[in-house]
Amino acid sequence: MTIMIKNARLGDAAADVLIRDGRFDSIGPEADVAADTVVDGSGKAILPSFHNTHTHAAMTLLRGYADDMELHTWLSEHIWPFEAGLTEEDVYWGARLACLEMIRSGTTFFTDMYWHWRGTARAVEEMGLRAALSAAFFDFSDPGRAEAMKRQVMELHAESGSFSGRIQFVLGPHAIYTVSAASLRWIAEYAAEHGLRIHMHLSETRKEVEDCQTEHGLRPVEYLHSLGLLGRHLSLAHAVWLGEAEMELLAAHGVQVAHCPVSNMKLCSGRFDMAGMRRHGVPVALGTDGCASNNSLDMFGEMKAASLLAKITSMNPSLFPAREALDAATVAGAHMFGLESGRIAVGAPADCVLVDLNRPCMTPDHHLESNLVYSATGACVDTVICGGRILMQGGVVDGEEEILARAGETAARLAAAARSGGGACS
Ligand SMILES: CSC[C@H]1O[C@@H](n2cnc3c(O)ncnc32)[C@H](O)[C@@H]1O
Ligand SMILES: [Zn+2]
Repeated sequence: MTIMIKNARLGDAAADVLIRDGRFDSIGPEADVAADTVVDGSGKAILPSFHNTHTHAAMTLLRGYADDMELHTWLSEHIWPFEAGLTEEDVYWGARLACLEMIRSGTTFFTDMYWHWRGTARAVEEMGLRAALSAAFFDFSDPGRAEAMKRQVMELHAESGSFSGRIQFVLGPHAIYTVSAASLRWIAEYAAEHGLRIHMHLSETRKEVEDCQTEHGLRPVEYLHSLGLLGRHLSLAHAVWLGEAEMELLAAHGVQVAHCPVSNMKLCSGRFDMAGMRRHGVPVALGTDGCASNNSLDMFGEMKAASLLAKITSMNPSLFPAREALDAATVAGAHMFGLESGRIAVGAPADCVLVDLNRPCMTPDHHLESNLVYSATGACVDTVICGGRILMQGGVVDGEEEILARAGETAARLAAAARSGGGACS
């Protein structure tokens, strides 16, 4: 199976890009090779597709449901009561809506943490994306609940082998304030035994850090270290309230960070210290977080927000320039999950997008990277390819109408149920 992308802009030159069996086969000027499918790349730039390293896909169902408040009130008084009534089918439609939005804005890989793992996995399989899907773990320090969660993790892990290679099974302890020390230790051991990655929220708010110090006499990164969690296999979402010694610990253990600037600003969680992360050498990728706190899955918005936030918090306009933002949104996310994607190179998985250069926001064309980070939006994406399969061409994604209708109905029903008081989610 071959796809030839003719005459696309790659950096400053025009290139013909041949994809064979899901990987880039040749990249260069004027290749005269017959292909099963030919895509006209003229007037379009080819880039690696985005890797969104922290989201809760099915939270598209909660877009705009509860805005303008801080994290802990938002979660306990609004989000968790809504989620209490979710079924696997609801999560499936919410995740399909997320996949649709991600495809439309140029993302082909995402890291997820949510209830009803199977619903998200099914959506990813059908929509043709790649994902690292964390099996969510919450025990609220209840030993009975912890045992049930462990059984669920082992069951899902066994089942995950039956999904395609586009889905990676990951362990997802929610946070240090919702998962006990004993369970975090068990997760560290289970990950080591089975070679699994761990993805969790950490140091998102000042309250989380203060509570950790009061309860354990340690800052959150030190606490994870004491439980044996730090390592190359661990990625942390947010990591906003870190001290210098914590950043040093993360760097020393190869821990990577999923920076979610829009969610951190909207919930007023705190200011990410990009200068500190750079100084200590902590790898930083980007994530949108869920649609209830962003309220979008568009990685163009995340690149711009990350760059502006880095500049204003350090009062250094040269910090986190466009090139670094593009890398953080693509190849850094691929590295975080051991993928070879995130770059346009012979032999790499053919995960890429074509961006329409004939748009007002892409004109004039002084610096392509600058336009992509500071001016473009997901609406400029014309074509999306994942593993050599075309997921969108000319702005058309198969099944879009049905997804919008079904996800809309699902969200309305859940909101009505939440208003009249729902049940518990497991
Ligand atoms: C265990 S499923 C994931 C769980 O996380 C909740 N969530 C969404 N956004 C955040 C955030 O920024 N910090 C902490 N928890 C968050 C989501 O609603 C699910 O309940
Ligand atoms: Zn989150």
